[in-house]
Amino acid sequence: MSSHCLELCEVSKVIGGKTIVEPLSLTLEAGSVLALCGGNGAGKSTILKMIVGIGRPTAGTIRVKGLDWKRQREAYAQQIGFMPDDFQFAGGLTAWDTIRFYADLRGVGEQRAAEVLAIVGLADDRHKLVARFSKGMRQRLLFAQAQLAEPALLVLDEPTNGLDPYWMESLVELLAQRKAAGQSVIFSTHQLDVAEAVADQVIFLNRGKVISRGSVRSFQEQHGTAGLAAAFTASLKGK
Ligand SMILES: Nc1ncnc2c1ncn2[C@@H]1O[C@H](COP(=O)(O)OP(=O)(O)OP(=O)(O)O)[C@@H](O)[C@H]1O
Repeated sequence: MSSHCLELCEVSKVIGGKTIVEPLSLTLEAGSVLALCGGNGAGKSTILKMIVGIGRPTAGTIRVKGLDWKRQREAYAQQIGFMPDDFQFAGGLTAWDTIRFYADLRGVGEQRAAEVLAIVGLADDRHKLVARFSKGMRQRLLFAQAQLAEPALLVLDEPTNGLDPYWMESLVELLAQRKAAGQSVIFSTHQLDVAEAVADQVIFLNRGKVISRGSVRSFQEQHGTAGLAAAFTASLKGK
């Protein structure tokens, strides 16, 4: 069995004759964090959806903890906590009913459900209808459900979208804790400061193609205090 938590080998996606993701290979070890960065339409969400099994690759293979989605679907899914972008919860449920629903799906008890709500600062809002939640509160609830079963791999699509500065900072801290606990994280973001604060490795994408990749440290060594923003701009200019 592979020692990698996540392994993509020459994974590509073509829709309607258009290449959305060019062949991409990557590995992610336990306790490491990878950020996918790039502009609108770069292919970040498409890659994350293929990893969680929502969209299938046109070619290539994906393994999570050595498991193959096609042959070991249930075991594969159990390894992953997913935070989709722009997800709509059922608005007629309270935060507590919502998190318990997801806890049941994951075979997790009420104690853990309460714990994850507290971690994302929603314990006092648990009896509020999710329909009355702000965008940032819904994001925090989404992050909470992704963590319920303490999966080996967290797949987060734009996790800081809509978060206020306090919760943005808190999410960075929470991700650092997850990493220290040995979970692996792959996330997409437009916010290069967040990627810089939390990721070990970064992949820059443009129109489905990797234009640059490397460790955050190596980008910082190359570009100094301008860090990832300078690296991204240089990559787009092909330098
Ligand atoms: N079902 C689909 N059918 C056709 N094209 C699609 C489909 N899903 C995505 N695309 C196209 O694939 C490309 C990549 O989209 P994707 O959502 O992966 O980008 P992204 O990097 O996540 O963008 P953003 O930062 O705006 O969220 C875009 O050009 C998009 O229009």
